[in-house]
Amino acid sequence: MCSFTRRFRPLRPGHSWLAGVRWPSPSERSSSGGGRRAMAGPEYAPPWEDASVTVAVSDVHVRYRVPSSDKSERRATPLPARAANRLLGREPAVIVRALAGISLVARAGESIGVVGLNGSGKSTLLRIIAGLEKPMRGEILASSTPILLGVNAALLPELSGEQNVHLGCLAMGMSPAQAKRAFTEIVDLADIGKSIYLPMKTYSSGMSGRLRFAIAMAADPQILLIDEALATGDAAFKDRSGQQMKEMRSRAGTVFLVSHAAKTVEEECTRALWLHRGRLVIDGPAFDVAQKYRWWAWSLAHGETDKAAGLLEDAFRSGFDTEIRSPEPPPPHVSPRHARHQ
Ligand SMILES: Nc1ncnc2c1ncn2[C@@H]1O[C@H](COP(=O)(O)OP(=O)(O)OP(=O)(O)O)[C@@H](O)[C@H]1O
Repeated sequence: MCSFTRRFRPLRPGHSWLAGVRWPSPSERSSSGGGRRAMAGPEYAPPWEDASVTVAVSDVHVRYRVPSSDKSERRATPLPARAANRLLGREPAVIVRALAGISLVARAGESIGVVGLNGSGKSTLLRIIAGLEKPMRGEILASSTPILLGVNAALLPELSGEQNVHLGCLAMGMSPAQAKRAFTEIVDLADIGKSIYLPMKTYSSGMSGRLRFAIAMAADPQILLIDEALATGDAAFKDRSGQQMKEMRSRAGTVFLVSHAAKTVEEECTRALWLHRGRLVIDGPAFDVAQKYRWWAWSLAHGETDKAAGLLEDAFRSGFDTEIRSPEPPPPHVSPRHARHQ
């Protein structure tokens, strides 16, 4: 049984959370007339109890209130709301639904690609899994602290790569002695030569991506979230980082990889999620999802909007909802009446 921590509330000790992961049975699949989400092939038909689950995202919704200068939006706002905005000195705003009811379960040894158009919610999903943002509704559970490796990971541009390696290691929870020991390994993986001693603001985006990746790998995270960071590396680095990810997976880690390149997802991942306007279109084997996504994106880019709409609808229909239930805690033990001594 694996021990889970609830991201925002500690899980009750001894609570068998894994029994709460529910997938549709084959009969439900055939009778449901087509839902969406998981393309449950044989490898995605998990048992009810599965100690390999590392992340569970349950019906997560994220909305942002964003100031808007759009006059038509302003006119569409009801009068009382407009008056309240004026009174409170608030800018007129629109609500952006970044994630609209996402549920998924990730397992040890999986490398999960996340594809979708700009603004579809990919980065928001990773930030939510990393615990950097709290969802408006829904819940995220993780078996250990996920490490988010993003293009904007908090390294300090004024400091040298060497100093950032030290700070990054400490930030990931290593002791100063562990950080010192990890240094050589990080420098070897990043392979940026003497530039490690120069300020990071002088690095190319590829060099800084390599260093970020190497720092994150040094923590040997069980759950690694990568947001486009590999896109900036050259071919040699992509090979090496791909190898590192494979090794991590073989040590039973879970990788989430956001990428615009369906080909990268196909090559690097075992499974993929396709997001569209904050919704999960499909979740399944990387090759299948990447193919569907690529065909849809190609149709869209070539102005074949009707065909693209049909492909999107088909993709939505071809999966099934993942439902995650946290079981109720067992009732407090009460001795049955008849067992009491008179
Ligand atoms: N901090 C924020 N404040 C307001 N709106 C936000 C914020 N972060 C994201 N959004 C909005 O949420 C939606 C999803 O954004 P997100 O960055 O997750 O998309 P994405 O799929 O990662 O996009 P891209 O491929 O361009 O990186 C977008 O409409 C975006 O404008």
